[in-house]
Amino acid sequence: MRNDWSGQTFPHPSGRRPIVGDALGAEVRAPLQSTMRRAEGLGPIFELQVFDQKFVFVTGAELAAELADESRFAKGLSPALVALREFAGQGLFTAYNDETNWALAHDLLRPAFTKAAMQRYHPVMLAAAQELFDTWDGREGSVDVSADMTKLTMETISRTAFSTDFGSFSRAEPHPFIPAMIAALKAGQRKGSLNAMPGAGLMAKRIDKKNAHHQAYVDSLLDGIIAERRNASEPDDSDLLGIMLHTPHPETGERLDDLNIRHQILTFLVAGHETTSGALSFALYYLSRDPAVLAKAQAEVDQVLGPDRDAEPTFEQVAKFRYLRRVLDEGLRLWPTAPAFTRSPRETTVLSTGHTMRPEDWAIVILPLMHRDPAVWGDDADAFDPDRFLPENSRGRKPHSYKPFGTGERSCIGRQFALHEAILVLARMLHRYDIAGDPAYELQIAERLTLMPTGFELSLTPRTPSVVASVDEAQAEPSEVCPASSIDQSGFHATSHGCPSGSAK
Ligand code: HEM
Repeated sequence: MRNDWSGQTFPHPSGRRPIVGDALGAEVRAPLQSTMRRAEGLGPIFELQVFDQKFVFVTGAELAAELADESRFAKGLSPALVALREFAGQGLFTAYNDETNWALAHDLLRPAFTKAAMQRYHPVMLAAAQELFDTWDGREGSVDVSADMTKLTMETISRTAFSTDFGSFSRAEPHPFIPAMIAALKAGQRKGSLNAMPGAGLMAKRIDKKNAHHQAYVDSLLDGIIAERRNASEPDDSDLLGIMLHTPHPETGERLDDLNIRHQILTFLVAGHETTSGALSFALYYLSRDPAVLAKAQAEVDQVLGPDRDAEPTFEQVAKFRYLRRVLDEGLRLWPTAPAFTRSPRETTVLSTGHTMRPEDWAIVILPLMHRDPAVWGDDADAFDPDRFLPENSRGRKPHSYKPFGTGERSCIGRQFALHEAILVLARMLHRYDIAGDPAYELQIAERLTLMPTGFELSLTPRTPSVVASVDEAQAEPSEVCPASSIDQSGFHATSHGCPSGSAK
């Protein structure tokens, strides 16, 4: 955690003070966005000193690509992730690379993200989306996009991960598990951010005391679900929980213990909902800001789904929404909803900048800055343009310059799940409704572990079949089929032009 880089220093913002270091310029509610502003003019690598804790940040695409080299570097755990271990233990996201539970869970859970598994989740995703549309259809006025997308993605992950319905669309108040989970998560995060401050131990004890009942409720609810499923007469391995309970490791025969299964469920709930909800919300924000982009997206969904606004896409059709995929990719370029990851070297090494980095040192890659490096994305890097991801524009782009799902063996296991869900929801939504945002709205971004637009509302007008039918089909791009050789291991179309290039990993 000390991360002293053998005493080497890096550029830092002006105004550093004794004892507190650079802490005064940080915004507690928006640490990432304030760090992004403070990074200006500091070059591809810089530091912030917060009391005793040194943070080193990488923003340049070339240096980030160097850190993506798996032969030299691996995932590191920043103080925020170490703090999260209080909550998610050795779950996939927060495990150290050498913890045996990581490799075991990774091997066991890979089958839960294959094409065959995703085909099972497809109807669950459709059903959750339909429930959301039913609530919208019975309501007047505008909708709070991030709040509704969060309900939707939470339902989808809880139903697919452990077949539990939180009733998000029928309850006036969220299921008590959800605020308890968020409170427990926040408590862990607060303890993590206090870590470097004098008196942190005492404050951590107070936080623990205040949070104990939330943590106990979350633990007991999940342990109850695990016990019930373990004792069921018919073993059911159709969801993630079933796979974890009933599938031994194919080579060693090992299984996950119940504590680790609880940690994995929490990990999937946390990692699997706000990230996708934010990605959907940013995509909808950009769609609502640009009539030409919106028209093109609606032309595409109309072409694939036809005039019936109730039509649901088949599993195979989801891969045909190429333009929607580019919209999503471009939203995740500007605002990657899991906005940073940490890298450490496997052995002491010298970076291309000349700095020596030892295995105990770590650097945090700030994705929204790396994704706007003009050397890769041009002088208009801040502008939203889905056509950046057209095949002809992606070809030749430097490898490792687009990393919204992380990098290497610790990259996102739920990537295809998230993309399938998000594209399916966007397609159905744009096919069913005309969307209009408030032109006076200025993008505000809330930070938890993830990024999410806040205060962003949309008015939804049902589209009638005649409106759908009258959209100029000429605007839609023809749907193509990828050559079999370009389909990745899991059988998915992995890029916005539908045919995997393999450059994302
Ligand atoms: C748009 C949505 C998503 C984004 C942007 C995203 C992003 C990421 C990133 C950047 C990482 C790497 C973190 C690191 O290196 O520290 C990661 C890891 C992970 N994600 Fe996602 N994610 C998304 C959706 C999901 C979903 C839907 C699930 C589950 C169904 C999921 C489960 C995980 C897990 C378990 C890991 C840890 C993998 C490991 O270390 O083995 N994510 N994600």
